[in-house]
Amino acid sequence: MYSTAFIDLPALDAAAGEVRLPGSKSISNRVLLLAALSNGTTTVHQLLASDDTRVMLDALRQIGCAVDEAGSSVHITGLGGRAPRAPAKLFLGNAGTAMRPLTAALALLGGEFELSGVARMHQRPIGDLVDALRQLGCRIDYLGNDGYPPLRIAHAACAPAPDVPALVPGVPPLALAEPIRVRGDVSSQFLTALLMALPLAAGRQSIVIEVLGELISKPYIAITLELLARFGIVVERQGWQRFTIAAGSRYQSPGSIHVEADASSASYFIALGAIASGAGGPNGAQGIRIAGLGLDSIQGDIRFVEAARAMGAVVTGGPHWLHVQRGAPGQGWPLKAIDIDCNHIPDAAMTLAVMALYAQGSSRLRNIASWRVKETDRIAAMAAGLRQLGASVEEGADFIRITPPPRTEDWKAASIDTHDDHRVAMCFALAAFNPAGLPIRIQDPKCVAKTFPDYFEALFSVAQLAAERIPVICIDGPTASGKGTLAAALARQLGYRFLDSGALYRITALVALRSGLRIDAGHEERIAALARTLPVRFESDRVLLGSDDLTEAIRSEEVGMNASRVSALPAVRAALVALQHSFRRLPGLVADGRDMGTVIFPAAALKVYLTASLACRAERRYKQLISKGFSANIADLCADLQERDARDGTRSVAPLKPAQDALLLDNSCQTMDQTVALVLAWWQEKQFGAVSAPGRQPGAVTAPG
Ligand SMILES: O=C(O)C1=C[C@@H](OP(=O)(O)O)[C@@H](O)[C@H](O)C1
Ligand SMILES: C=C(OP(=O)(O)O)C(=O)O
Repeated sequence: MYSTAFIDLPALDAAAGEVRLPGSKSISNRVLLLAALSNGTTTVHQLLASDDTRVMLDALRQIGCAVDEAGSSVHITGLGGRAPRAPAKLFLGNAGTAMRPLTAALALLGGEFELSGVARMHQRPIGDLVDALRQLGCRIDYLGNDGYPPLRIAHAACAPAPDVPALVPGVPPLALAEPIRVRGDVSSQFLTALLMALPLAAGRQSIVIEVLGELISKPYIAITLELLARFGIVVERQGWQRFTIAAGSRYQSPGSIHVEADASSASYFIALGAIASGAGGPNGAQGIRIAGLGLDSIQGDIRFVEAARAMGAVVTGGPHWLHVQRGAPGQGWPLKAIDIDCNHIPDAAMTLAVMALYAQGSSRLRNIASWRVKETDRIAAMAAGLRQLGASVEEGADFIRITPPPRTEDWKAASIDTHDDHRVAMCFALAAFNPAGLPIRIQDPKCVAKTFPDYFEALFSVAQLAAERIPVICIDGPTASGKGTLAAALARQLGYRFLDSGALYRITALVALRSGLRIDAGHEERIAALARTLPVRFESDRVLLGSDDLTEAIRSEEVGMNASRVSALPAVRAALVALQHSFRRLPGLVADGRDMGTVIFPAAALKVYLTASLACRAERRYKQLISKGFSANIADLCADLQERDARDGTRSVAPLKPAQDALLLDNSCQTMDQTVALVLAWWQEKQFGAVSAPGRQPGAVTAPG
């Protein structure tokens, strides 16, 4: 997962290959709750691992269910008629599928509970559900604003299960004789919550639920009914207005259950297939293949496929797969504008709003009032982001109309505010396929953790961009200038890959010495052969060669001196070129070394030549060595540095010198934080222009000589 403050997506060209999507959020959280209410153990396969399921699992543990996580399977041992452990304070993040159903289930199970979430959850309505539960006789109090979480459930009005006779003394029995009325026009989750919880009270009598107002998001009720059936609960449905839970209902675990891939998450990849040219993927495959989800899915968002087809996508599918390709020019590409009632696909419809950027004409998405009360006001958030990209947008209480930028030059590079809404982040990433070749910044990318923590990794695994267009920032400079620290900090803050090219020379030197090869011209070819096959990885702060962690071993002064010798051997340098190029992958690379900007990535978008006075560098190196437990002395270090500068600067191949177009940065008088901030500002300016870039620090830069 990208936990950076933002992620910059370079303009992307094409996409092809297969993605395996995480499990459905809606199915996962329903199955977890139903398993918790059942007898015995249910094994849930391919459970979604994300923020929304994490809060549900934690809550179930707190109320006394045994939860055993084993890889992608989870074993839940349900309460099966036992009272839940209480009192308990449950934190449910921003998961509507946890907050609403748990409120109903706990209100009926009995005990004292406090249910809260993130600030936005406390602005998401729950009043209609609480009203319905109060009608039944449940006692629920609002702890903040009326109609919204946080709330307190005081006690149950009925026995926890049909065969447990004890009623809470002094508490009236549930009022089950009359139909239970619940509004259905704000969120379908209120009805889902009642449908999943009321079988607890349907031991001796059937229970009728009546929906007031037009029910929205109906396909989610269909998921609820389907999963209730798998847990042995039969509900008779009359239209979308009246639901009868049969008397004698009892949750029966199916033993094990598989969770389909998430159809809402699939919408981003269906859209990707529809808008990206599908240049050959692995083995020449065309288009995007989505594994784990088929056209027969029980999730309503599978009907996003119909909307994508109407816009021009070519979608085929089987029981557990989908395949999407861009339509032929003039037929499916550019996309066709669409005017569609999206009430049945409220989540996936956000993806249509971004697809509309690639359509000819204006698209209108209607009947989406619920967008206003989800993770953020989604109509406002989508309108703002689309406008930033250059689209014209009209918005109303329950619709959005999008007209794409009229000409390629009307697109704008934008920094999208995601408002802690996973879907805003995920769908705006698709704007990276803009015809203007502009980068897109997605702020706070970790918000995707709500339902799809590795979304960006999945996107990069199929997105394609010619290697020479993948952004590279080169940080070159002499030993102990701080370039390694700077480059690593930049890579961390940008979420870019990191190449410590010096480490490649150090590793080569170490491996050569360990193989008994002296480092001199006589052994050049043999050392080069070794260098060609190094399985090097940089992970977090570690330098790995295969499974060997060489982080510490390569930092000794002795290895450093030998690395300098090895790097003077032309055949070794040539052998390491392809390896260095292989680090250039999405979303970008920060390369640290001595010839990154001059030789390895001569067309890099930003080159920084970092230096500092000899005294500064000697002192930094001294502190670095001492802190790692090596002995050192400043005078010797000064002499070593001078010797190494001379050798690096005068070697015949790729001598250390600034590239013609490098920005020179002397950081003798700067802290590392200042240096990092300055280079980040330069990078922002390169990508998004000077207007939004933080100010330069005067005097820190000199033009390359
Ligand atoms: O029941 C569910 O799993 C869901 C129902 C929908 O909410 P609304 O019914 O509030 O539209 C949907 O937006 C949400 O992501 C999941
Ligand atoms: C509306 C959403 O979530 P929730 O389940 O919290 O309602 C969503 O995932 O788009």
